[in-house]
Amino acid sequence: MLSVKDAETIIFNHVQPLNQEHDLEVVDLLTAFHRILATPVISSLDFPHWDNSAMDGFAVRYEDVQNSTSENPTILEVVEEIPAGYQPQNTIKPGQAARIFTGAIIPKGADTVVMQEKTNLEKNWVSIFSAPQPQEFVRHQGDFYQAGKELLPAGIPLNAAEIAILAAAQLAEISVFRRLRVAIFSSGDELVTPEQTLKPGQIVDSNQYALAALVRDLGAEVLTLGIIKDNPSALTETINYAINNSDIVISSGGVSVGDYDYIDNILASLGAEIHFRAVQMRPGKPLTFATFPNSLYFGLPGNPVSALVTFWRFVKPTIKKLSGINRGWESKFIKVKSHCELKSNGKMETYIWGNLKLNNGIYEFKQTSGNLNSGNLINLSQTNALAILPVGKTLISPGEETLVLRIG
Ligand SMILES: Nc1nc2c(c(=O)[nH]1)N[C@H]1C(S)=C(S)[C@@H](COP(=O)(O)OP(=O)(O)OC[C@H]3O[C@@H](n4cnc5c(N)ncnc54)[C@H](O)[C@@H]3O)O[C@H]1N2
Ligand code: MOO
Ligand SMILES: [Mg+2]
Repeated sequence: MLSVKDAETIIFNHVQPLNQEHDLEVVDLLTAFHRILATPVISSLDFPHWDNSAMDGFAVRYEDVQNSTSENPTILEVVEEIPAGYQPQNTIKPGQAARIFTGAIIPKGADTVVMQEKTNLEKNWVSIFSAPQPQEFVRHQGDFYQAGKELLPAGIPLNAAEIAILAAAQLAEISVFRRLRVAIFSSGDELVTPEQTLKPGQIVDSNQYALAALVRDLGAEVLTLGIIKDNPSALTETINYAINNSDIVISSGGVSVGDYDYIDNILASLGAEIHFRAVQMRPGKPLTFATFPNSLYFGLPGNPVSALVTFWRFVKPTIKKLSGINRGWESKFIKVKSHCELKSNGKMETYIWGNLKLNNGIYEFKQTSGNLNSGNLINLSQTNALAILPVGKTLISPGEETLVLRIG
């Protein structure tokens, strides 16, 4: 059976990220949060824009004050006051200083700032009680960034820091990648909506809501197509619509070997390239991945935990890569200590849901309580990680290290 690693490689090789020319949208600074920058940003401004003071104090000539001590202070004439936001009017000559405030432009002639705690001002004469370092408390023009260089690269998510940088560079209109469109539907005659009365044998379609939440959390637009009966023509119609109206289609259910598991045959009849139909993992073995010319198709297994585990393991990084993020879209696994015994039959790569908890500053993984069954949605609540036992590993003992994938 196909290993998880090989399945992942096949999927990621088929992900063609959004295009820098065709998939753009312009947004403003207040709507840019969590969008993906589509083109590199270059500013025509230096940062800082001019030499400015890092302290409230006095702008001086270093030469004048280099020998100052509390016993033998240097006394300078204050010829100007420069609040932040004002242009200095004078050049500081030997024996002179300017009163200056944090962020204000350093006047010509001055090269150093003495913080006001080291001074005493009387009328327009300031006494300097200690020698500063040359150029102390001066933030020089271009120290942080020089105009014309790349300020932000394409393909990064815009978080608070990047939005602040764009604002500071006066870039109020930002080219970001359009949001991905992800179609989701559930398949099964037994499924009803949360509003419908349950008849014997029926079960509520919970997958659609969980998957919609996860997709939305990744910044994509969700197109929910509802519950589709185990009926080949209804499924064909829905899948045909979905592949023509979205970048990614996610279905759950109907991908195993049962008589009513139609998804794979329908994908084939619609001309999909089916890359695999099963992966050596538990939960999540009956996972179908297929491609159409303009969309990717994930046929997730119907069991609620299987649907979510396969989403976290494969669909989440796919959405990130496709949406234009060019670094760090891959799943990140971390090594932590296991707090308890973790067991597997050793035949499948096994995903165990539970919690990462801090114990004296060190993360430990604890398996959730209750039955680890892929149909048991209940004990997934408030879990935040999946421990992974590779094929061949049947036991991880308490205190032993395990790899985990964060899910929350
Ligand atoms: N003979 C075999 N039978 C099964 C195998 C196998 O290898 N050989 N694999 C099992 C595994 S593992 C899984 S996982 C399931 C996957 O089945 P399907 O993807 O075909 O899903 P369904 O048969 O439609 O449903 C399975 C299960 O999940 C419930 N379900 C389905 N959709 C939803 C939904 N939207 N929300 C909540 N629950 C849902 C459904 O009622 C079933 O209980 O196949 C095993 N069988
Ligand atoms: O693998 Mo199924 O996905 O365990 O229940
Ligand atoms: Mg089935």
